[in-house]
Amino acid sequence: MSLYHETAAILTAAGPNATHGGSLKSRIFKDKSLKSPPAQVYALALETSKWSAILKEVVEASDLLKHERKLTPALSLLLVHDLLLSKSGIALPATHGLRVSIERHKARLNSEFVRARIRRKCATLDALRTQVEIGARGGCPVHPRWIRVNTLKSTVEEQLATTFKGWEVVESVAEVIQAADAFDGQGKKGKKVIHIDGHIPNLIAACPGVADFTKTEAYKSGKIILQDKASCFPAYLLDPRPERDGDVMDTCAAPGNKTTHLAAIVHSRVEDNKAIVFDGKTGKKGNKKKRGEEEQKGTTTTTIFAFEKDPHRAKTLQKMVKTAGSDTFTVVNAGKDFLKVNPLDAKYRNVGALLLDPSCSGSGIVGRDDAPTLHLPSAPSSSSSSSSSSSSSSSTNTNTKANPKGKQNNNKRKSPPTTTGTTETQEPPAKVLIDDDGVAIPVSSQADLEARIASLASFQLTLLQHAMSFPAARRITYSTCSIHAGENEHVVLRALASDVAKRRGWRVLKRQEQVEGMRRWDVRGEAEAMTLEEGITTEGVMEEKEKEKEEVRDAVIRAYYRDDGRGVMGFFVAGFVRDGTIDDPVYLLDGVEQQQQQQEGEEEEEEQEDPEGPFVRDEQGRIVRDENGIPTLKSTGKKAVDLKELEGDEESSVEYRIEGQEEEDEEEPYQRDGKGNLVRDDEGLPVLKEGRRWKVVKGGKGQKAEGVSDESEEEEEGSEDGDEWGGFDD
Ligand SMILES: C[S@@+](CC[C@H](N)C(=O)[O-])C[C@H]1O[C@@H](n2cnc3c(N)ncnc32)[C@H](O)[C@@H]1O
Repeated sequence: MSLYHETAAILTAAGPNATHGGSLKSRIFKDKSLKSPPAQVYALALETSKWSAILKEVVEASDLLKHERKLTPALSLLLVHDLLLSKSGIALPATHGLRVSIERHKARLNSEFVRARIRRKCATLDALRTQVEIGARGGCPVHPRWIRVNTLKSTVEEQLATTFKGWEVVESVAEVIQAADAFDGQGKKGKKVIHIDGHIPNLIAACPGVADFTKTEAYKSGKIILQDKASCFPAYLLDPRPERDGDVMDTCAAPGNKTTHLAAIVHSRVEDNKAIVFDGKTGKKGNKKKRGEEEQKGTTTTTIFAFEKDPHRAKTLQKMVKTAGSDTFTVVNAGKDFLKVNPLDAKYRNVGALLLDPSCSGSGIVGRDDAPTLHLPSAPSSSSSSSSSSSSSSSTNTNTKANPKGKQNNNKRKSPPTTTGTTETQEPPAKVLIDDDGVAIPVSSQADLEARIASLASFQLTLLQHAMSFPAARRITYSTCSIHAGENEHVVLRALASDVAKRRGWRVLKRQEQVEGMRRWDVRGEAEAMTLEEGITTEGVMEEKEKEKEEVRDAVIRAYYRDDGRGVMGFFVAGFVRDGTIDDPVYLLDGVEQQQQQQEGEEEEEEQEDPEGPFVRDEQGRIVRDENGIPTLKSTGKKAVDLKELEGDEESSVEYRIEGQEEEDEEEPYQRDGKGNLVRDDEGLPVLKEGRRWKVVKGGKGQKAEGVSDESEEEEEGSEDGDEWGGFDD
């Protein structure tokens, strides 16, 4: 099959992947049955779709399909496109039947094309090209190609002298955007212009479509990273500083844009004259060295812990971290669920800053729907000789998504209707919601969409609260590439109202406390999104507190995919801080110590992930206890508490008292042998003098066989079948 037949099949969804849906690009690149190079098929399909409204007029006015009965409408568009607009013409041998069938109408097709241009009031072909480009986007803005210079490996100066050699540096992003629609007189689109961003350090906006940066040496070696400006907000806002924040955690990290950004920022903050060598393999921090002595890149006092639940995506993360040169101080936890990370694990006791960028609806992402609507010429019916009426024409949207307004373009991701508090477009729901992990979720109604957002929001809030529970944490950023208030402002409000936030003193990072570039970014939270739905209590955090409400609104940062000259994707980020005086010193840090001891020689992961708890159970699921009520640990096969050690174990939460014994009693209650040693029973418990009995006053459900009464048995009865054993702290 020729390039033209294969492309026609894709465009009219008749190809082998017709039922797979997805964007034009993914349909083409995933179609393993294609014989032609996918890039060529994609370019032809995309360009023809852009021009299809004009080409349809040309084909219909020239009666091409009437004269060439073997041509289908889609084939005619593709061939006429290449005849009129491709520099090298139709990519078939001169004698090929398809080519001949078009070229014999060349003069007529050319003159109809000129007429179509004039009808559009375009003096030149370049003017028409510009109009087509703008029209193909349906008025949606051009998105610059954002490039972050990875300061672990390069500098802006070096990149200006190499990757961007010969490029003109302009004053604003708006100029970069304008340049995108300019043609050079030879059909070449765009101009070599860049702008150095004024908000995010080391970020460059380049005119899109002029160069393929993925082919450059700088990209391949990790000196530059293609990352939208808005996606740079979280790491920059978190502003991790080794001396203040210690270790850093990226909780949902793949593919690693923000992890590597964090690494670059951390590295740039390392004190000038000294650093601690970090061994990425062992996780150990070694000797302090003078910075001048240490040539190794990535030498820093800080460890970045990156978690990624999806093992496949984690591979991309690992690769990116390595290419970016941050693997020497980044520990990638591949396939690890952040929710299962124990905040009290000693490894994380120095984690002071966490970046949380969880999965979201992805409704702010630009360029997912990359195919403009295809306008097909009408096929001549057997009874009619001409079909030039545009009303009889058909138009095929190559997307799987709805295009209710019949816009010529679909280049922008369709914004699904917003939930409460958003101000984006109020279009009917898209048929498919592609989240930021690339997962397509069918959304057939407003209710479907709201349910999806609610479920995402609940997962996002759980993650955020988990991040808030890390003992040493003082700073968190929470971000999404969603435009929905339900995933953004509402999650922030709920998090602030949560127990963990209140208990630990978390609050928003106020605008005036933010890093300079974020302070100046003037797109902030949505006022109408600052109230939660009825029935959700904020426990006084927001209600009646207009000033606080405004402070939170002004603290959170938004970005929109709009024609406003900013050239960014839809995004949201909020920072949280706490001063650290509340709650952690005793309760949490003690917990860290306990955890540390308990972990010695144990398979920590197994224990954490066992939903049945740490103790051996019988077939009915009941915890198996010995005659003293003491369960056996699965991990060691030993008793959870050794009674023999109880006497000297002041830390035990089980307290035994001697009935009738007052604290001020001076008389020794235990029996001693002739040498003055305590007399013990078979289980090692001291034997009491006659008339004395043991009793359990706190914890434990143990019944000492002899001499120990168990007054607490009745009240603890219910714990027998519970997940938690009520006896000792575990
Ligand atoms: C929005 S993407 C992160 C993008 C990334 N921060 C970046 O800038 O390159 C969300 C990622 O979180 C991962 N994820 C979702 N839930 C997770 C969890 N509970 N623990 C760890 N990773 C999770 C997803 O697999 C996905 O790769």
